[in-house]
Amino acid sequence: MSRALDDARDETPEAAPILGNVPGSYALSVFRERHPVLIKQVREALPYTPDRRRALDRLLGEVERDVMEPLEPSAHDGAAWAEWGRGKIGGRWVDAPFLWAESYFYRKLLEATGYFGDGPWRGVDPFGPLKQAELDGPDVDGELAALDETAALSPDERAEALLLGSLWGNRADLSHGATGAGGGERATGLVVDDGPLLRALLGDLAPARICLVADNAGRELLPDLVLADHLLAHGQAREVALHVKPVPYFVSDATPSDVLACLRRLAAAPGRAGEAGARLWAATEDGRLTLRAHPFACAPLPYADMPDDLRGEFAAADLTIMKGDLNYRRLTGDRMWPPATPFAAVTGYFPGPVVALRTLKSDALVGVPEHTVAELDATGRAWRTSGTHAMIQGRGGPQVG
Ligand SMILES: O=P(O)(O)OC[C@@]1(O)O[C@H](CO)[C@@H](O)[C@@H]1O
Repeated sequence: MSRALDDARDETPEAAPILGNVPGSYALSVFRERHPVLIKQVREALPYTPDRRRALDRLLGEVERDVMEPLEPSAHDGAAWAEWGRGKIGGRWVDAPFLWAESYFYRKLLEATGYFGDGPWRGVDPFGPLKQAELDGPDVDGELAALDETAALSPDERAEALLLGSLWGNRADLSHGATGAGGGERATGLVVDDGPLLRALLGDLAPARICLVADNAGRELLPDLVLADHLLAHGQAREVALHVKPVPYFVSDATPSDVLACLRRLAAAPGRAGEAGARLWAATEDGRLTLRAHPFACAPLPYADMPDDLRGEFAAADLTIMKGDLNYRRLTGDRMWPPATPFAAVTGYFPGPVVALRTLKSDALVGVPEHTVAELDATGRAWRTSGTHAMIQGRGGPQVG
């Protein structure tokens, strides 16, 4: 790590967390608009029984009154949440750090649907119908068929196309569907393009052990899997550890069942998608593609607070690729950093090279020069939150300077 970077880190005081209590802020709109709509969508997606419907109505009341009530005393993880929520539970959703309060909302939603209960709703993914409809839908057919077009590309062009497919796949986010947000055009350029760094890392470290920290299921996970196949098939990776959420979270976040559904979808597809599916199936069977679902993946905390065993897993990888907006928020602490704050200074705690592939769907932002922010602000578009803009942003480790 360079001297300049050490200095930048020393001179980088911690910024304040992003909160929902700022009038006109994106975070406030999530609590006021998105969460009530989501509860209603979940309530209608399955024939929930009267007890579950009452619980969902109670949660809607909590959201509308803006008070965070504690979990049921019987909650299996009640002690952890009581500890994480000290000084927050009982207060307003919008006054707690955005990352924390949003996580708590999804935990409470799972409680309301009976996901952790002893009854018949135990283990039933409340977002399952939405995810299934997406996976079965015509958009996925088209996106899988489009893989055949990569046959005509040069190897470098194909590698780039698959990387960009995974990056822009992050735009497909069923939670944004809750309020119809994020439908705008894609920006042509990237807000930050550390693609050359990523290519250099993949070249220098090959065949690397890669942690791919997935984000959304379905239309994002499919291109992520295709990218993983490409890295394995072309000798850039000797192993890909795919990290997903242990339980349904943030609507469309991928769980192990979602990975299996995508593998089956790929394997059943015609053409190049099916070939990738068959290779991934075999890679799973022989341990080159592994699946991880660490409990910390659903904790309301930034990666800086990760437990030692997870830190060890990232440290043992040659490279970690972090997908999506939520992982970016957790990587950078979900704070109001001055946007020009160096990414490497904010993520210096991370044990190894890390590259984020993200479309911008919240205010978290680092490593963007002030003039770029000013130019984008001048467009008058919601470029930081609408998913129209994307970034590849990373840092190497000591071995690549
Ligand atoms: O991680 P993803 O899927 O790219 O994005 C998730 C996300 O956009 O959904 C939330 C709104 O519910 C945002 O605050 C959050 O960052």
